[in-house]
Amino acid sequence: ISLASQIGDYQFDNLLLNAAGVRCASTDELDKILDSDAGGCVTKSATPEPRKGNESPRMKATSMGCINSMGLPNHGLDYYLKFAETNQGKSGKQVVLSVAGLSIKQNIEMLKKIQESSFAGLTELNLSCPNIAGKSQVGYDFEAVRDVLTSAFSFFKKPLGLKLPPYFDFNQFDGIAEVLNDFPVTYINSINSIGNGLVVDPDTESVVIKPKGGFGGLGGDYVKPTALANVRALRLRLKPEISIIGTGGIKSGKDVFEHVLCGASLVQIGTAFGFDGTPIFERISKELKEIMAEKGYHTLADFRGKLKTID
Ligand SMILES: CC(C)(C)CCc1c(C(=O)O)[nH]c(=O)[nH]c1=O
Repeated sequence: ISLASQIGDYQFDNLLLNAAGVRCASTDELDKILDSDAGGCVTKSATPEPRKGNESPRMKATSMGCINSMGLPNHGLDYYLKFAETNQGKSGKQVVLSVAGLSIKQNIEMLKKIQESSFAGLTELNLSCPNIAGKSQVGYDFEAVRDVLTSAFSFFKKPLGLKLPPYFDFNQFDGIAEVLNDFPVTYINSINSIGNGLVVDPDTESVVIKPKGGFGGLGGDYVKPTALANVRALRLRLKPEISIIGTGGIKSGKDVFEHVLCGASLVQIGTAFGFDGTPIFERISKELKEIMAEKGYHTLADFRGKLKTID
């Protein structure tokens, strides 16, 4: 039974990756992921310069997942670019370089630097980045997405993936797919956290994180149905050349199986990886293989995208 999968020219011996942002801000953390059963690692989304991020408490775990408003704490693009150039492709592991500028201009600046670098792996552009003041994040402003991709693909010739926020309306699924199908995007990664949730502690009668009055992105059990819906809706709408990475609510082999059924080629694990650490990759690989064996599947292609509907 094989958990291998391919995105563009990149072979992953195992479809499991960490999600950007969780236990992946330092080279020590990234090395640990590469030394685990994961098929590769994803770096914390980088900004051009290092950032401290928001004040703590900025992440809170709950019985159903977690809420965060980290504010992009990271060591800056050069730090991750150096790691990625050094480690990409070593012992068959892929390093995905995640970038999240605080403006469209910063995103273009970082993609230019990556284009000129010796990095030969996958770049993941985080579209949850802020837009011009007063407008929604880029991922929710389809004309802004079109503008970013038009200027990016005018010079960026390396494979580019896009981390998308969750969509909740069929017009949004149609709208983003219409834009993406016009560009040579290597993959899309759905979903990022569900934005601006609010967790309240009734004992203290208070919010649980400090930034943004307690509002933050949700991950974990809270988001799995939305994640599966986005993977499925985009699989049905995007041209086959665009692969899909499924992210959101994965904590077992069963959850991975569901994401692949909906069309995912790879999956990323965030919240649950934050709870369990790198042993999760071995556990989930084993659980998924057991499910595949039970059902008589040998490869992920045997069931990828084959979700049934009720006639
Ligand atoms: C929300 C942004 C700060 C604009 C991007 C970084 C990010 C963060 C973060 O660093 O706060 N948290 C998430 O759950 N997803 C993200 O994409």
